[in-house]
Amino acid sequence: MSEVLVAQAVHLSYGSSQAVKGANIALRRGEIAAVTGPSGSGKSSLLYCLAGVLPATHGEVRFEGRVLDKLSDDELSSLRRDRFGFVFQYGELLPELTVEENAALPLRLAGQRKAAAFAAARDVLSRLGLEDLRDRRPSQVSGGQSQRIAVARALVHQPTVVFADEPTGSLDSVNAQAVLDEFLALARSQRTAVVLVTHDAEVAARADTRYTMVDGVLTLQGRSVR
Ligand SMILES: Nc1ncnc2c1ncn2[C@@H]1O[C@H](COP(=O)(O)OP(=O)(O)OP(=O)(O)O)[C@@H](O)[C@H]1O
Repeated sequence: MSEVLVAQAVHLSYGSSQAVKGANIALRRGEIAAVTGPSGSGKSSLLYCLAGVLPATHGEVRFEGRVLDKLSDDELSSLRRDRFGFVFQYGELLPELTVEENAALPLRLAGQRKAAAFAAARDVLSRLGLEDLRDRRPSQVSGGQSQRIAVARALVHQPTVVFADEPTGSLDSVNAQAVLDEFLALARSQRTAVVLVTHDAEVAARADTRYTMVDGVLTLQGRSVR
């Protein structure tokens, strides 16, 4: 399998405080990688570097061979919009848009016509069992449904990598398990790689590759053969 995202000796400092200390990752196409670790250990900071949201203080992140920090702002924005997807702990849906409009957003931002973008959004919503909700606003759906809509939005444009920061952290354990299963099954079916930050060892156990982060230091714990 080819590597799509490679981090080499990535450090991230906030002033004099070092949040990430020399992280190495090689993420292959379609691979699900989990990063677990205590609060404040640097997991989100690592995710921001991998996704090109924050530049590494030292070291480099390459996506399909291109060093993120060498891209122009426009190139980086296009890459994040077209090739990456994001899921956060609290969905972060846009309240004024319908469920369908939220799910279609990455395609609309990439310039796709309304009919095609909405058709793709409906397809991914229906794969997550949400087709009946498509005309509702985010305030009219449950927490679990909100996270599924966020998953739909992260995957609708078939990105190469989805970055997920505690994507089920706001849900009760039964809901969290169901949403995670659906998210990972959909990602696997379209060969989207996932970097999954989580506190939860059970969540991490579903990944192909497991890393731990302690005090800014990332360590590979294990790989499952699938
Ligand atoms: N913008 C910032 N400015 C200064 N320090 C920061 C900033 N963001 C995070 N930190 C610090 O960097 C360290 C790592 O934080 P980070 O959010 O990456 O950890 P985390 O493992 O994701 O934590 P949690 O699981 O609680 O979300 C912490 O000590 C945190 O206080």
